[in-house]
Amino acid sequence: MNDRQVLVLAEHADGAVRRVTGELLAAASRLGVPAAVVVGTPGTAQALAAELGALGAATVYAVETPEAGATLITGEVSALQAAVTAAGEPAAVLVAATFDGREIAGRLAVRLDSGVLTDVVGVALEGDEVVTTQAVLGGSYQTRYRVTRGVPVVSVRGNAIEGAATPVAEPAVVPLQVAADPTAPRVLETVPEEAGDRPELGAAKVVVSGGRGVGSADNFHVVEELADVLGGAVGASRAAVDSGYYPHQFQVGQTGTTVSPQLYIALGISGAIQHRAGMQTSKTIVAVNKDADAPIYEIADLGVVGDLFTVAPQLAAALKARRG
Ligand SMILES: Cc1cc2nc3c(=O)[nH]c(=O)nc-3n(C[C@H](O)[C@H](O)[C@H](O)COP(=O)(O)OP(=O)(O)OC[C@H]3O[C@@H](n4cnc5c(N)ncnc54)[C@H](O)[C@@H]3O)c2cc1C
Repeated sequence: MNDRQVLVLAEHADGAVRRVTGELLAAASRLGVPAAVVVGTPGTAQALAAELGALGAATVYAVETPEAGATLITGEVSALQAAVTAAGEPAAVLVAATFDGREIAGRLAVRLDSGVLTDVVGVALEGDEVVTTQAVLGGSYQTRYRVTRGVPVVSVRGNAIEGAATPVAEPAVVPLQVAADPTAPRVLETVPEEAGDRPELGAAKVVVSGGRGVGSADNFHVVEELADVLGGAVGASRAAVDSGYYPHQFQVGQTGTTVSPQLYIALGISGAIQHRAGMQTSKTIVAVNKDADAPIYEIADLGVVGDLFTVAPQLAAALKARRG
């Protein structure tokens, strides 16, 4: 077991730690001693310390300023850079493979002159080296990588890491001073997208996605209803997004969000390689398509050849009936 620290950028919102942070701390525990890095306004790290300890963080680095949130991305990059210095030589830095996380990972690796490993689905320690597993070329291959230089900066796909780190009763909270970067672009106003009651797409355990086969924005309620019965998130193919059926932030795939839920249901999606790239590591894939030769069936665990407007409502009704 490596006794070096492994830094995890803690994602938090509304006073609570996001689930993906627990997954990152679990991954960190396989590589060394987990340490969380919290970026926020004064008091944030102390308020989250017990929760982060329960998820396995032995140390909580606190980078706090009343200005937190006034810059996008660069605050987190500077915070992680300071934590790397404070930790001595950490075994790795882990961030979530979200839109933000990927950007942070890339920028941090440049600042540290380190290698970056993106969209990782597994981590292991081999000797003293961090080795990651990635699903590449649309998920057709699983490959293993290590960096050849510096502290590995790793972005980890949500839902990819199972298990949990050993809880720590009272993690040490270590404040870090990070000078504000006067050149960083400043945010004038932040307008969060309406999230609604559904789980966040990148972290959801169940995702129900609709493609061009859904046919219109009005028809997308069929996808939403099935997602709601399953307590899942709604996704969309790029063709559905480009056709204006569903907003862009719900696009799954190479140029959208990468998802790895327990269950992925594809309704009216052909299964192009760029779509697969964002969902192929889902644990169970169910496809509904009226074309029996659609490529999505090559990766589906269960395929239903039929009209989604018949199958999806029937499935939703059956699930509701089963729950009484
Ligand atoms: C650089 C690049 C990046 C890209 N990035 C992405 C990305 O991030 N995500 C992404 O999704 N795509 C991406 N694409 C686009 C991708 O190549 C495909 O064009 C897209 O995924 C197709 O979407 P689709 O399956 O919904 O549509 P189509 O390929 O048109 O498939 C629609 C499917 O619906 C079925 N169908 C029609 N009616 C019904 C019905 N009533 N019931 C059941 N089935 C029905 C049809 O049989 C068909 O298989 C990218 C492409 C490029 C070049």
